[in-house]
Amino acid sequence: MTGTGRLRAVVLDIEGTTGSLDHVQDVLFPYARARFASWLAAHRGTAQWRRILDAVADEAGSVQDEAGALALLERWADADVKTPPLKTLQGLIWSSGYADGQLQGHVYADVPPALERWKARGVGRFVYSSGSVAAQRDWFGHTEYGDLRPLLDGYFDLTTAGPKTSPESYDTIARQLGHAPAALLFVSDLGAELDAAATAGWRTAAVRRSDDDRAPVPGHPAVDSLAPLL
Ligand SMILES: CSCCC(=O)C(=O)COP(=O)(O)O
Ligand SMILES: [Mg+2]
Repeated sequence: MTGTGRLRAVVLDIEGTTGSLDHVQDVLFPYARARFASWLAAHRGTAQWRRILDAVADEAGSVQDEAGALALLERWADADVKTPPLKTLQGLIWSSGYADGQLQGHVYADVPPALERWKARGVGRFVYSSGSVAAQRDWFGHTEYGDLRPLLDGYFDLTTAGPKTSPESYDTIARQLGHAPAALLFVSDLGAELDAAATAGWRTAAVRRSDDDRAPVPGHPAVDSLAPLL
């Protein structure tokens, strides 16, 4: 972590940072992908269904019927495109899985104590993920350590902050939090996200978990858990 002066808030990524990359890729994503068609059919004509089709049309630049929307959503899922309609639909599908106990949010063991420590020190605790805010809340609400939402102050996603690789998204979050960028720490596993945060003047920490064999992220202070932070 670089920077001096009082740290006001920590903003955490999910996949590859607070939770396992493999769990998101091998459990969550396939769970949703297998249910796109049945979800659209079961919700046909509802306000939620309309919002998904409208969001797909916005993203695609052309009106889509349900079959066209389904094809695009499946294509985006297969390419792991971080696009709002896909993220919204995944979150809606996961919510049933959490509710009936089929899904659990994977959180590394060092996360709850880090959140407790920062809370005790008066440091704000926020999440910024490509997953929808609803999906983030479900993830942290259903972990093996219990409901961690009381330890979190707020959530940002693609629709509320913008793309994670754009410096402007970090400007938006800093404005919403009411703190100078240099008083904020972004923690993520992806270099492009950390570069964007650093360009916006934030402190950064690059996470590479011991069960994650991707190359380390260059150019940012490196940690393998949240324990060394603060
Ligand atoms: C529980 S949120 C699911 C995470 C997700 O959908 C995703 O695309 C991962 O993005 P992140 O920004 O958390 O790396
Ligand atoms: Mg990530």
